[in-house]
Amino acid sequence: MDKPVRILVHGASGRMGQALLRLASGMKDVSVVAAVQRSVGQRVVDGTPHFAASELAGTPAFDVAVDFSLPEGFDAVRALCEARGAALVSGTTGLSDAQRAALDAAAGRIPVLWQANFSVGVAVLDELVERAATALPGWDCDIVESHHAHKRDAPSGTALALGASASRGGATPRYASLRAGDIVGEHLVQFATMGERIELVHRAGNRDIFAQGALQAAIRLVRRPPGRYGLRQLLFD
Ligand SMILES: NC(=O)C1=CN([C@@H]2O[C@H](COP(=O)(O)OP(=O)(O)OC[C@H]3O[C@@H](n4cnc5c(N)ncnc54)[C@H](OP(=O)(O)O)[C@@H]3O)[C@@H](O)[C@H]2O)C=CC1
Ligand SMILES: O=C(O)C1=N[C@H](C(=O)O)C[C@H](O)C1
Repeated sequence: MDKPVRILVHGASGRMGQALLRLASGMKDVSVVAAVQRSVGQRVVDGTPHFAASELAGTPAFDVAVDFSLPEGFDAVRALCEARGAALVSGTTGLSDAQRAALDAAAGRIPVLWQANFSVGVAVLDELVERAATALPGWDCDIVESHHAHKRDAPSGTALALGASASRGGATPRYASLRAGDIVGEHLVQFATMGERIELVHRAGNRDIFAQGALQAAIRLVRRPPGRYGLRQLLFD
């Protein structure tokens, strides 16, 4: 059997980070060698070494970083992956144009996967939205996203990605965002004209769907040469 893929989890104390650590602990083909968050309490939790963001340079060797943090933490983990020649899987949303350009540049040196949404269902929804927009010229296109009250960025990364797909199909999407309670993530794409309406909806029931997608993608990404990859390409091609 191949050695387990060595993973650095960045944003380990967060909602996504906790799901990643829990799922990874039950997988034989991955080993979390470092868990990084902004500030660290316990140094070792369930056998996994924890590091503060300021200690990134002192983390052990890893094959791939899986980053679900915040835009202010993103540059450091991207730079670390480039310096170490490690792959980068990131789901952090709200990145600036400069951060997106830096990701493109990094892909010249390391394998990179950034995805606004790691669920398989949203990947399919994305394709449906482009097809619907292409087939429905002149229809109004509205994207409504709902998330938990703690989410900072709006519109969500997923809404913007769905909007880009709608635009490729010729639509001009409008966005609305709701922040309420503990909603994991819901995206509604509505196409409307006089007398009729189509609604395409995805509802996330838990965060494991994102964490599972990110971990499976990470296992596959480490075998690839430097470049920019997509979730569907890694999971299904
Ligand atoms: N692509 C996808 O499928 C998904 C993407 N997301 C995105 O993932 C990101 C994280 O979401 P969520 O887990 O809910 O967020 P949380 O706020 O729960 O967690 C954020 C994590 O990032 C850490 N962090 C914050 N600032 C820094 C920094 N400067 N350096 C290093 N680490 C830092 C926090 O550490 P500390 O606790 O010490 O502050 C914490 O561990 C968001 O951008 C969200 O939109 C979320 C779900 C799915
Ligand atoms: O912050 C979240 O929670 C989520 N963020 C992602 C986004 O911005 O689209 C993905 C998912 O909807 C959950």
